[in-house]
Amino acid sequence: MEDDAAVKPPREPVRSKWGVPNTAAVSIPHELSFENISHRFGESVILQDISLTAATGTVTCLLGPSGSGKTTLLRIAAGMERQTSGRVLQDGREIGGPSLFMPPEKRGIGLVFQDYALFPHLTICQNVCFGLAHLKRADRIPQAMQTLARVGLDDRADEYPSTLSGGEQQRVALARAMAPRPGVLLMDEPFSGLDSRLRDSVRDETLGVLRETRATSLIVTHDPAEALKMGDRIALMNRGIMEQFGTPEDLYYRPKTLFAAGFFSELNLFEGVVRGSQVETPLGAIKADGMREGAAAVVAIRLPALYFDPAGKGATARILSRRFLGDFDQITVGVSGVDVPLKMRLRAGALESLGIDINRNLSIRVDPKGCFVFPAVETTSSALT
Ligand SMILES: Nc1ncnc2c1ncn2[C@@H]1O[C@H](COP(=O)(O)OP(=O)(O)OP(=O)(O)O)[C@@H](O)[C@H]1O
Repeated sequence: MEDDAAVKPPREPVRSKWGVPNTAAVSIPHELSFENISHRFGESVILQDISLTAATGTVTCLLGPSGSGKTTLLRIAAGMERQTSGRVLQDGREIGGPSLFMPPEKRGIGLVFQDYALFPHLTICQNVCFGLAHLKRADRIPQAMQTLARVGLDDRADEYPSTLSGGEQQRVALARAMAPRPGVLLMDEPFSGLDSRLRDSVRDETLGVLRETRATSLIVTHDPAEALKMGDRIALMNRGIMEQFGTPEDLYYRPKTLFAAGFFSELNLFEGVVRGSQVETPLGAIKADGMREGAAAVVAIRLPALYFDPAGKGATARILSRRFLGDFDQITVGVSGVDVPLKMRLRAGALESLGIDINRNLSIRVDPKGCFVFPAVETTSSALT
């Protein structure tokens, strides 16, 4: 045996699915705050009094339906749009407001757009070098290649964007944004151009890179499942207003408004009046703690919260239809005293395994954990879109 064969080779760096060595440099993350941000385009009010803080090194998702103002808020954070009033702060210092307005290139912010916005006439490496103009020429390529290795594309560095798949282009866009090691990363619907299977894996790997680099990240999405999966915090927007800001668990289990409850899952709705701290519904009384006696209320019941009660102690319901939806079945039931059929969600094949047929009468009950009561002043239509 040769002498040097006995010497242990250096350990390979741990590589992720993208071939990302977990050795890359880390950003110095910043806290990013919005303080009473309002914005108008002409006469239209687009954002109203938005305040939130994206804590250092965390991922915050800006979630909401189309037109709710998510992208505008992101553009304001980047300095690409100047808000009508309010301030943007980094680590407590104003970077966009009445006394100081830093241009985008001075904010130390990385940007990833929905369409990736890669330069088609530049190679992958040149695209990533584009954000490194502040470095000496000799330092640009090594840093670009290190970041490309992190997203598993260092072996494609000399190719042009058109030769890459959508998922690979997204990874180049991420590498370009990360290469200057920004303290804050802003991403606008970064996965929406990908098909659903690819989206899951690119999203997981992106989250891995964000965790590894610890950049404070703000991600715009209209997909509640994506926000629940990625966000340390979620800011739920609706028509320019922030409905709720909190952890994924806060928003899902403790929605403050009917809109928030309805954004994360379909609901069955009942109208009623608070009497003795509860609201009577055809499915029984639902607790309405903290609500004013006599107030008009809306009771919202998540689909999985309805279940069949073999003991027959619930409301009588007739099964009207069943739709197979993959992992679960959606069941509609008619309940006396309720005008519209109610929807339930059961494990796929649950009816067959219980020996239950369509058109059979059964007893259904409600799990209180999936029920919420809100003041009736909110409109129900916007909650269910
Ligand atoms: N430059 C502009 N001039 C006038 N109105 C604008 C401008 N940019 C955006 N808007 C309007 O502001 C509102 C909010 O738009 P914004 O793009 O911020 O919403 P969003 O929540 O990101 O929507 P989406 O998910 O569809 O991208 C929309 O009604 C939009 O038409």
